[in-house]
This record gives sequence, structure tokens and C-alpha cells, in this order.
Amino acid sequence: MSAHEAGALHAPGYGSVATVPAWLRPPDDTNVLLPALWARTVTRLTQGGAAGALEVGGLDVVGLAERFGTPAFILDETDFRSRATAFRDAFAEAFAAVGGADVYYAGKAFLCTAVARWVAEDGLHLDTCSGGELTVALRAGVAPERIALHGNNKLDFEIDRAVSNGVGRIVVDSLTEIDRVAEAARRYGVRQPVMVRVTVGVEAHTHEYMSTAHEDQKFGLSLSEGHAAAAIAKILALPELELRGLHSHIGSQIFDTGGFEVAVRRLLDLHAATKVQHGVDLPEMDLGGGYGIAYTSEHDPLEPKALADQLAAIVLRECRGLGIDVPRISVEPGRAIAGPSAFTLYRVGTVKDVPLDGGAARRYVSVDGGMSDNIRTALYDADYSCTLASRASSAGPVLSRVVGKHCESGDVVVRDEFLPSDVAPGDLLAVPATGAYCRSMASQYNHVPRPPVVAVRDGEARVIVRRETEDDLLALDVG
Ligand SMILES: Cc1ncc(COP(=O)(O)O)c(C=O)c1O
Ligand SMILES: N[C@@H](CCCC[NH3+])C(=O)O
Repeated sequence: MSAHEAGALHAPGYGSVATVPAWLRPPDDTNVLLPALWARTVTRLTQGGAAGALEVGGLDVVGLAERFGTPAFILDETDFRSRATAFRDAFAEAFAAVGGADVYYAGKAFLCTAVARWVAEDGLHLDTCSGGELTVALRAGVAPERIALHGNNKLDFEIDRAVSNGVGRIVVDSLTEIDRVAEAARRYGVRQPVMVRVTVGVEAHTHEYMSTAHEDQKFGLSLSEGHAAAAIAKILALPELELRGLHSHIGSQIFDTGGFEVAVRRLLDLHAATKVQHGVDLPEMDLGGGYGIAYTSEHDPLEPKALADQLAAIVLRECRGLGIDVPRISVEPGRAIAGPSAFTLYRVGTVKDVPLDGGAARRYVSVDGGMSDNIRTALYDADYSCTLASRASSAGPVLSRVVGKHCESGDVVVRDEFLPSDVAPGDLLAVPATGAYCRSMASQYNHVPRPPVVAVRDGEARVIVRRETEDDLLALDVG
């Protein structure tokens, strides 16, 4: 059924619907959940007092909203941890013949003390990219040698904090930074392990702002210009630094291993050249993160096992071709662990049908959060999906746009979704796959306090990041 044939889909009183994106199909039943989009314990209840509502971790969302308020990020702990351990195991097995591999959870996706503890308890390493993230990791008790520090402009205090606490690796991003790290290592009397972030010149197929290995951007040391080779020579000449290996991160929300294949080949060429030129066999290599997840039915991500197997096949084949030993591989998934494990629970405030040219209309459903808790739609043109969460509905689907409460017309959470036509103020909506880069990129725009993160598991709910209050906001005002 194409959009203009979909008589039942238009906003009541209007002759047509706004244009429907090609990938979005009007559902036969708006109550059905697409499993790929949701944390694993999410279901729609079929019986009991909350029949029709979503349940997660054994708790219904109507009760969660009453207890913790909205908007709120509801994080399925079991789901998060099972994705983390799936990555850990898949990479350990895929590289078992050559000594295993390490998985660094990229904390920028979402980090708080509880999450850092889960990651450490479950045997993963942790990737941080600021002094603040490093502090969370250390406060959570993550072993410093299992922490990495990234950043294209690490401040002196960040380098100092990393070196003085003995972090396992600092990924250097510029020639200038090498001197700063060496100076800190000298001051603390340690030999600091470092890696070199290499710009491998790969155009990752993703949004421009999420692509990080083409030449014209701020990250890394260029391979083609010889800056990476210069960094290697410089580090090897400094006794305070221990060069562990090369690093590449080509971008984010990537669905196939083609870009990684090119990156691995280029990294390994440099790795092999380092042995020839300096007689140094670098023990490690990091391939970064960037594995895509499903935000809508248009996305079809690889499972960790398939990913790990494909990457291992690439690395082993290339090493064999070069006649070199396989370095210990590490990867840094963030989104693929945290993303699908949480959804945002919003309450509907208003429903408005807005006339468009040609007799069509667009339904705007306003919720009690918006671009301050999910900037990704505005920033990357990201697509999200959503569902009516507090009840089931047999009403027909209407193409709807879910918008926030901010003073900004670009304040869109879900650009296009078919919601039941009877969605009304007071209903709860759930937007899946908001576990990564939503709370971590949240702002207090318009002095809207940032939502809490509530972890649910086996029938119990626990606030792991509390809701910001207006007092929190006012606490920063002086005078
Ligand atoms: C260096 C580095 N590693 C890992 C990641 C995590 O990426 P993702 O969350 O897409 O797996 C990022 C973010 O893109 C990054 O910049
Ligand atoms: N923050 C981005 C991706 C970039 C991550 C860090 N290099 C996102 O939401 O998708």
C-alpha cells in the first residue's frame, strides 16, 4: 500500500497524508513490536492490570512512569550486559587461535558509575575520551590498566590524570601531544603505554559528522602525509613512552566490514613497515568501534559473532599475506552495546493536526522532552521509531511526527512513525534504541532538567542517574 492509497492513514478531516519515507510501511497492527529495535526483555503485556502496556525487566511502563516520572531513560540491565559479554566472547573466540582480543566499551555512548562497574565486572575494558569520563571510570573502581584515554585535544590535566593513575593506554592524536605525554611520564617516573591514532583515509558510509578516518577532519595522524610514521619514530625515540600499537576508528553507525577491511590493510602495512624500519614488533592493534544498530526497520545490523568472525578473517588473511605475527586486536564498540538496551519513556502533552499544501496534514504529537534528551534527530538527521507504550490500541495508523517541548522547530524526536489515531494527551510513548548518545549528549536547553536513567532487571528498578532538578540548574547561577 503506498501512502496516497492509505485512506485510513491520514489525520482525521484531511484528504491525504504527508509524504511517507520509502522505508516506512504502514503497519497492520500498531501494537506489534519489531524485536530488532527493542531491548530483549521488552514485551507488550497481554493480561493483568496493565494489559496492553509495555513491560521491561518484568516491570510495566505505567508503573515505572508513576514511580520515576517522565521523560526517563529506561535501561534494561540484562540486555546491556548480554550485549557487552556477547562482544567480549565473540572477539575472544574469533581471535582465539592468535591469543584472543580485548573489547573496550566506548563510554562516550553512555557512562555512569553503575555502567562502568558492569563493564568491569563483565570483563571488558573501558574507553574514555575526557577527564570527566576517566574520573567516572576510576571512581567506579575500573582497574586503571584496563582504561584507555582518547581525545584530539587532551588537556594537560587530563594527560596528568591518566598518567598519574596508570591508565593502560593513551591514544595519541597529534605530534604535539607526544611531548606532553612524555613530559608527564617523566614527572611521574613511569613508562607510559601509548598507541598512535592513524587517519587511514577511509570514507565510512555514514553521516558526515560520524565519519572519522577521511583526511579532512580533526582526528588522528595522517597515513598518507607521513604524520603517523613520524609519530611512531618520535615515540620510539622517547624512553618514557612505550608504543603498544596503531589505532584506527573509521566512524560510527556502520553496517558492513568493507571500510574496516581497507583500514586493516593500511594499518597493517604501517605496522609491518615499523618492524622493517625500526626493528619493532608492535604487540597490539586497535580497530575502533562504529558498529551500527537498528533505529528503524530500515537497519539490519550484524551480530557480534558475525562481526568478530569477519574482522578476524580479514586480519588473519592480511597478516599471513605480509608474513607477520597477528598483533593482539582490540575493538571499541559503544553504540552496539548501549544503544538497543534503553528506550525513552515520554508522556504525550498535545496532539495537533497541521494542514500542509495540497490538502494533506501532518500530525504533531508533543512529548515532555525533546532535543535536550535526544539531539541526534536534529544533529544527524537520524531516524527513530516509537510506539504507544501505556496501552494497546485498535485504532488505525496515522503518520505522526513526535516533537519535543523546546522553543525550536527542529525539535523533532521521531520524524515519521505510524501511531494509532487515538493517541491522546496523557498516553505514554516509548522511543527505542536511545541508550547511546542520547543521555550522554543531553543538554539543559531551555532550562529543561535532564531525565534520569532507570535500570531495570528481574522485576526491580534502580535509578542509576537521578533526574536533574531545577535546583541543580539554579545551583550554577552566581548572584
Ligand atoms: C575512538 C572511538 N572509539 C570508539 C567509538 C565508539 O563508536 P560506536 O559507538 O559507534 O561504536 C568512537 C565514537 O565514534 C570513537 O571516536
Ligand atoms: N555521537 C554520535 C557518533 C559519534 C561518536 C563519537 N565519535 C552519534 O550519536 O551517533
